[in-house]
Amino acid sequence: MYRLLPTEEDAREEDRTASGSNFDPESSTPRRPLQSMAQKFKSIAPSFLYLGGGGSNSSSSAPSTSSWRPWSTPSGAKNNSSRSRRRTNSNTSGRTNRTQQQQHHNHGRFGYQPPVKKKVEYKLDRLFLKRISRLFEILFSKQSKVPWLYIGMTLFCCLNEGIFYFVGTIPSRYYKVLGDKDSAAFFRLLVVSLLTVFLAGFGKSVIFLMGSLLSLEARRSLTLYFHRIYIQPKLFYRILTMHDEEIDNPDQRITQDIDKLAEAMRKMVEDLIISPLSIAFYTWQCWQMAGYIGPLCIYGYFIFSAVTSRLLINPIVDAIFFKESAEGYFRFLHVRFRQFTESITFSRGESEAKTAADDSLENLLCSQLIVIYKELPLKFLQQSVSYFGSILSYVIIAIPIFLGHYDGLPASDLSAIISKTSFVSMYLTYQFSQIIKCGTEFSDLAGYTSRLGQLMEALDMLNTEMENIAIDYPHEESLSMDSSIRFENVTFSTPAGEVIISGFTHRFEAGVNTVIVGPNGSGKTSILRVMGGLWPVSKGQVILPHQYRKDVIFLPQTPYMTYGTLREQLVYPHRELASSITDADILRVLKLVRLEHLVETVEDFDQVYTLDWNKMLSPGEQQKLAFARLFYVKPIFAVLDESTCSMDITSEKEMFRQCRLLNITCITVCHQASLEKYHQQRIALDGHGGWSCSEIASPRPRSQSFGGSGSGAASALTMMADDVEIDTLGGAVDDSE
Ligand SMILES: Nc1ncnc2c1ncn2[C@@H]1O[C@H](COP(=O)(O)OP(=O)(O)OP(=O)(O)O)[C@@H](O)[C@H]1O
Repeated sequence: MYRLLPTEEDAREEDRTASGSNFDPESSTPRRPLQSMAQKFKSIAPSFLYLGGGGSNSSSSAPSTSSWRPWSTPSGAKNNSSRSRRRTNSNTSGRTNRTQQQQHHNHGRFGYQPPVKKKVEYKLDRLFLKRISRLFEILFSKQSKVPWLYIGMTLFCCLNEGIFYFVGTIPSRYYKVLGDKDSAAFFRLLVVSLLTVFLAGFGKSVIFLMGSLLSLEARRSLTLYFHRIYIQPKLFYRILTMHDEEIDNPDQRITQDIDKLAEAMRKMVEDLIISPLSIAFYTWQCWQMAGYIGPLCIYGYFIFSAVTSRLLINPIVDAIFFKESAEGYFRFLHVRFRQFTESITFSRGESEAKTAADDSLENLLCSQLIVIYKELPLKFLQQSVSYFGSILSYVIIAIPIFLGHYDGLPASDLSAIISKTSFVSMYLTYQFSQIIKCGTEFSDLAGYTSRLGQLMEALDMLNTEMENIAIDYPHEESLSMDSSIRFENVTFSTPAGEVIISGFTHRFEAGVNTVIVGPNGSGKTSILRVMGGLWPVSKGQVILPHQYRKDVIFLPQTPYMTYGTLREQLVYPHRELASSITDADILRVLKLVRLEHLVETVEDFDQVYTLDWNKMLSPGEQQKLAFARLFYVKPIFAVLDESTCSMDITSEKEMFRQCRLLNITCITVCHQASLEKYHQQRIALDGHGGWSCSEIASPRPRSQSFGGSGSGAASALTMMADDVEIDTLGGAVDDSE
């Protein structure tokens, strides 16, 4: 069976071991370690140190759980020549260490928690600049519409700023006309001001629209980029199976963090897009009206606020990073509940699930609380800056008034000047306070940038690593011209570097069905992983048929059910073939796997089935559907990893019979001895790195029929299938049963 994600399941398991004391032996319900929010608050202190302080305290003492080492270097091979020794190692020191780490991190809590992270601080530094400039490169690439929207928005903002200046000076005009008791001028001003206010409102909404489009476009560009570098053959598998501890929830980073980053960016752009222009203009205006003292006061105040807010932002970036991480785990947990709802219900695990979900929520709330606490001083600063700005504007105009610069002016003119100066200096302060206010958005942006940058770096690293693997241990390059799969002196290890099998040599011939057997964990599926190129080999060579993508098809125990129509389901993963598969083909393959009833269920082969196919089909039916895909493609080899384990015996027999009829050679991993009768060869793994190959005695000698490769063997198969062999097979089944 394919075994993925060694971490979170293990972490759960170890977590349970570590926090066994939280179980009340008398009751089936685990005791909640944190019963109430009040208790939770008491426990914030240690969590705060870990989460918020960038691990400055607790993380530094928590050793990293990272077990990643370049797969291409067979370090494990050097360290662990014997499989039994490997088991001892992993069962003692390795396991104890991880348990201690989990205990350390979870403070003895029960439930699902993010894995321990090594000490990393996320702040505004060179690395941040490198990461954000990489994101900007993507956003401002030729294919993206972001630059055009940005330019459009800048133009609109400039236009709107002109209108806004007029709106801002309207009060001073009213002071003047009202002071002069000029009714005609008053009505003219009324009409003009109403029109201007309407225009300013319209301009603001257009800017909002363009900002939203900019955010959508930024999300599109970044997500497409990440899809391109993330959903790649094998790399996708690698990052999800190998990097869970270092790169938590890559899915969340792509689906949510990019969106939030785009939104933070929109807010910042909206607020700051023409700030430099406005600041220059209002500085000049302020200078005109209040002399150099006005801009000097405002600039001094801004420098003070900017420096203080810079100091306050750094810890927030870190906290945001961990909050997003906790958010990802919380969501992931719920996704898993949905995925395993039936298993949970059968094993009456609702109470455990609830506790795990509650604890994960507590963890998330705790990290949110930390963000709130850390944002508090920044909020205080921002509010003070904006309130003080209004007072500062009067201080600025008071200076020239008290110095007598405006002595002798009529009262109406003086009121107009006070109003206009206060608007100008207030607006200048407002521009600066906007920059300070953007600090919160900026800290969000920096947090998301760290998460996305980290993912990009991990993907880069994996890419390089896989290129190295391809160079050092050619896999796909060694394509043979005949129809066989050859393992030549192959040694391979787990991603953790533990050797599973060394010096494995075997030739899987077309026409010779081979069964791979052995105890759990002996490496049966691993042979298939190596065959499929999911795992690299550390020594030797795997030689595949020339058109191996077409000629070798893998059927896992749990096939992937894509969303969509039945037609698409059958041609998966080749969506482009959906238009070429005819209704007759669909009916034919469905009949072969005894799934004709699906025709009535879906009504139409092109109707998108809204229910999840996983829910609609039983596990056995899902496996049959996978065989239907196989029978449509008719490859030379079908690599079956317990692919019939959920089927009834008759269906299982029928699947192997059809494979034989269609000249598909089966390489089968299984536990049931009953399946051996469909095969001619057995590879037995002993669970200690050893293996042996033997012929399977059949009721009638027929191995010579399958000995050759290519068309000779194929026609022999067809002949047998057409006459005696079906009966023979049936007889064999009956005999053995
Ligand atoms: N992603 C992984 N990371 C580290 N070790 C792994 C990983 N996947 C499998 N292993 C280890 O590799 C060994 C062989 O696993 P494999 O899945 O090939 O066993 P198997 O013989 O197919 O077992 P089963 O009969 O239970 O399906 C096991 O000890 C397993 O713990």
